[in-house]
Amino acid sequence: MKNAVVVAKDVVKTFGQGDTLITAMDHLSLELYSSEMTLVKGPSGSGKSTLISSLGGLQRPNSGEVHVLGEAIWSKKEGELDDFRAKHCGFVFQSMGLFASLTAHEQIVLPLQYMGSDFKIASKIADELLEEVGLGHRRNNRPAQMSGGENQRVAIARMLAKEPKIIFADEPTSALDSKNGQIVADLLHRSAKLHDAMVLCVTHDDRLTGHADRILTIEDGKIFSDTRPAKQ
Ligand SMILES: Nc1ncnc2c1ncn2[C@@H]1O[C@H](COP(=O)(O)OP(=O)(O)OP(=O)(O)O)[C@@H](O)[C@H]1O
Repeated sequence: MKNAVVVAKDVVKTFGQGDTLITAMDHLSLELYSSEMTLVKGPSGSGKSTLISSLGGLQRPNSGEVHVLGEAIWSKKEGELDDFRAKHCGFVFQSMGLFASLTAHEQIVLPLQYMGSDFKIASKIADELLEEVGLGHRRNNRPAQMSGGENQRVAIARMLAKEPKIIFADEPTSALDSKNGQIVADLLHRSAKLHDAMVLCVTHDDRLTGHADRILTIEDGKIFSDTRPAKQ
């Protein structure tokens, strides 16, 4: 078995206190591997989003350890954690905050330039990624000129541009129609396989099940089941 790229050990996250105490993650331990797309399922309020935010360095757990690419992320100082996340982690959320004034091409080029890329190289990467997500013909369109599904694909292309080895997605297809939902599911799966990424994806969407290497179900902040569906 390969080494795990994300390791959570005995992680606890609570909200509130006394009568209103909620245990969103209850001594949860987990190992996640590169080149795999793992789905997280479970009832509303079971702790799925909290899992992503604790493993992704967005929300500090009360106790336990989280190692990402061998580094104990919650032992880092805030600025270091921000840098680590920016360098290695990609996030896909339902609303992705594209800039209204930028074209699809610019949405990808500008962050790459900000991270130090030369314009010509950034522009070539942006064009290749827009092709990969099926939007080469939309490179000069702004968000208002595209559908929700197309904008979601631009956001995924932007996320993939920095070649993250760790990708967290929270309900990435829930607002999409069937065709766009399939495209996004396929893109996340391909990112795991082609770019050797670890993809952890929270979803209620059964369309994603066929793309999964592994399926976790969470109940009451604990892992209830952990299965690997047989490949067709
Ligand atoms: N910031 C917060 N403050 C207080 N309680 C919170 C907060 N965030 C989450 N919770 C609570 O923690 C529990 C787990 O929430 P979480 O969002 O992780 O669940 P989920 O499985 O992602 O739910 P859903 O499927 O509805 O998105 C819930 O009971 C929720 O109400």
